[in-house]
Amino acid sequence: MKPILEVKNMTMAFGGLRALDSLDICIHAGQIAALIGPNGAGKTTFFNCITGIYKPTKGDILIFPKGKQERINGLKPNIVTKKGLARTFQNIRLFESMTVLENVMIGCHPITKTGVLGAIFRGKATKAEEKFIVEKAYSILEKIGLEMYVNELATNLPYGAQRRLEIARAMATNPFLLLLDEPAAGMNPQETKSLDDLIIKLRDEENVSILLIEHDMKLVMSLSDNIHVVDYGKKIAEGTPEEIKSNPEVIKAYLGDESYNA
Ligand SMILES: Nc1ncnc2c1ncn2[C@@H]1O[C@H](COP(=O)(O)OP(=O)(O)OP(=O)(O)O)[C@@H](O)[C@H]1O
Repeated sequence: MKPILEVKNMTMAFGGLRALDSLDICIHAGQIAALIGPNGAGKTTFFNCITGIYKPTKGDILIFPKGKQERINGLKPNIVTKKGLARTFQNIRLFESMTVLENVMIGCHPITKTGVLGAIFRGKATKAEEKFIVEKAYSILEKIGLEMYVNELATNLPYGAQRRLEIARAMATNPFLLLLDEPAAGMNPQETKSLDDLIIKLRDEENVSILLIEHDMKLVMSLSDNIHVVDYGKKIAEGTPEEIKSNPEVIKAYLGDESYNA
């Protein structure tokens, strides 16, 4: 299996608190992987470090575009996105007063070429690019099953559809790795089931690998090829759902508490 993201020995300290402590995590091409652990274990901090929001105190973040290793520590979030890592957030962050289509078109921004002058003078190249972006955004909405909302304001969408729209916007950046921070949070069982189907479809049809942070253990166990478990910023286990479910240390630190609902 080929690695697409390799994080080595990563530490993130906030003053005296080590939110991440010498963490090693490797994601392989075509994998659906999960990062789980109790509240405050460091999961979102991990996403913030690899997407350039935080600069890790220590460690290496490596990606492998076209098989060649590249270190992405310290790059700005927009550059990390351009390099193929896209994410969604724990709390929905949509442009509420824009339409569904516009939200996805904005996601296309990192892959556009025409600049400010192009936008002012609206030459041939700009118009062609605009057409391309509208078509691309629409086709993503179709794949994600949101095309019926295309001209609706994002704020008017049902909750589950808003969460899917965030995924659509992330997909507009052509990622090789999609990072989903609690995508099922607040969803009803029907919305969670269709999220499960969507994640598998994206992996199988869109050539994207997935890393998700999630507290819904039923979803995690049914979706994941590989699970990484963190506690107090340290990795305490890694393995298949079956291995993780029966790991005594994981049961003690996390699965034993009431949030476990698999
Ligand atoms: N910017 C920050 N400054 C100081 N401390 C922070 C900062 N961001 C996170 N922390 C701390 O780092 C630790 C890890 O937080 P993080 O949000 O990464 O946990 P988490 O595993 O994502 O939790 P949850 O499951 O509740 O979302 C917590 O103790 C948190 O308070």
